[in-house]
Amino acid sequence: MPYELLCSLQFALYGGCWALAAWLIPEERPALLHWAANGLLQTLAGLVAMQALAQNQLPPVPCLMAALLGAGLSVRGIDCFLHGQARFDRTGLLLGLPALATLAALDIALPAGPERMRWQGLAYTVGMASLLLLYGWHCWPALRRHQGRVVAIVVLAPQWVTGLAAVLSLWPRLTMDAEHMALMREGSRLPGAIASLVTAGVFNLSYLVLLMARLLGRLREHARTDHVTGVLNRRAIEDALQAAWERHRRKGTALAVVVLDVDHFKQINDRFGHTAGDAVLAGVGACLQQQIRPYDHLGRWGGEEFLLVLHDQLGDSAVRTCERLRTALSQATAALPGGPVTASLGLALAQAGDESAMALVQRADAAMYRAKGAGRNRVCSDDVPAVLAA
Ligand SMILES: Nc1nc2c(ncn2[C@@H]2O[C@H](COP(=O)(O)OP(=O)(O)OP(=O)(O)O)[C@@H](O)[C@H]2O)c(=O)[nH]1
Repeated sequence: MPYELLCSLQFALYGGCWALAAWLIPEERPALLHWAANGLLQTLAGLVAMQALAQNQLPPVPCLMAALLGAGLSVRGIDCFLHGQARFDRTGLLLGLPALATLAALDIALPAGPERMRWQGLAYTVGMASLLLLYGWHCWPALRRHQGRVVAIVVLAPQWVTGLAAVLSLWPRLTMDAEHMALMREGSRLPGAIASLVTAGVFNLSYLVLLMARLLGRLREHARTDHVTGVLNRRAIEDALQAAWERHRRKGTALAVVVLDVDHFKQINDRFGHTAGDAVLAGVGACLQQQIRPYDHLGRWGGEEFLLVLHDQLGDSAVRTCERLRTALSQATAALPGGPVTASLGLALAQAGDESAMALVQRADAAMYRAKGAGRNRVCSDDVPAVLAA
């Protein structure tokens, strides 16, 4: 079997898999379709190249153009992946179009023969190298920001290595004599075919890593998020609490826990319906999330009850935070059904006698019930009664 046929089959397989993935994962369709299109173009280019090489000819210009276009689409797929849509992207055009135009111009300007092959081969290699190196470099900052340094390196390293190899192949191509260029025997095509098989495999596997990293991240996010309020769910806030507790025990840092319960929530459900109740809970979650610092944690403890884990907060600053949350909540929910919504808050500060994180939560819960008993819409705490009284 000619080597080029093997390469084409491999590209067809990748293209088909990406097309199937585009159908199965609509959220990532723009990127996946780009990678599928690359597979298709490379397959066609490979098949045409195979025919030309069988007649001791170099691949014709449309074939080189298809391969270049495919490489451009493949990198542009990363851009779509990062931005969630296909957007106008000047960089790819600026890098790809000159190479395509040069290939076409050489076809017209030079007579068929070894010199034309040489210069077209050079234009193709320069185009491919710049697409892989510069376009890849263009994607680096966003890729690193979205997926982290390791995934960015895994995805872009194969492109840079291939681009660099293309640059290094420029000199031998420039100096190769006509006789050598015309010698396209089966044996001399094996290294090229192996390089193509390996690079295509590495490229496509690196895209698969990218896709898996995103899908896994999304799954992890779903597993940690309460879908009604958008804040951490019970399991995730328990984990955050435990981690904060261990840090407190190890380093002796201050730790405050707040149990916040929405007042008369049943009445909102009864008057406006369960869906409106859900919207109010979502509004409460969003408001609280906005009020806390990025390294504090907020989760839904159950029903209309939320738990907050506040790091490094001593008595008076924790009380100030609770008061700020209480005030912000009634302001932010003024326009919601049954608004303004108020809440009762129980605050507990980690102390030497506490045996576990749950003991802390129990004290905060008890304080919250005292706030309910005292008329609701207030903050209570056994740990800072003097500050609260003031
Ligand atoms: N819409 C909605 N309601 C919920 C959800 N989870 C719990 N609830 C409702 O929350 C209400 C809680 O009512 P209660 O425990 O009596 O508390 P309350 O009416 O807020 O009264 P106080 O806490 O004493 O101020 C119940 O009607 C639950 O059905 C939810 O996810 N969505």
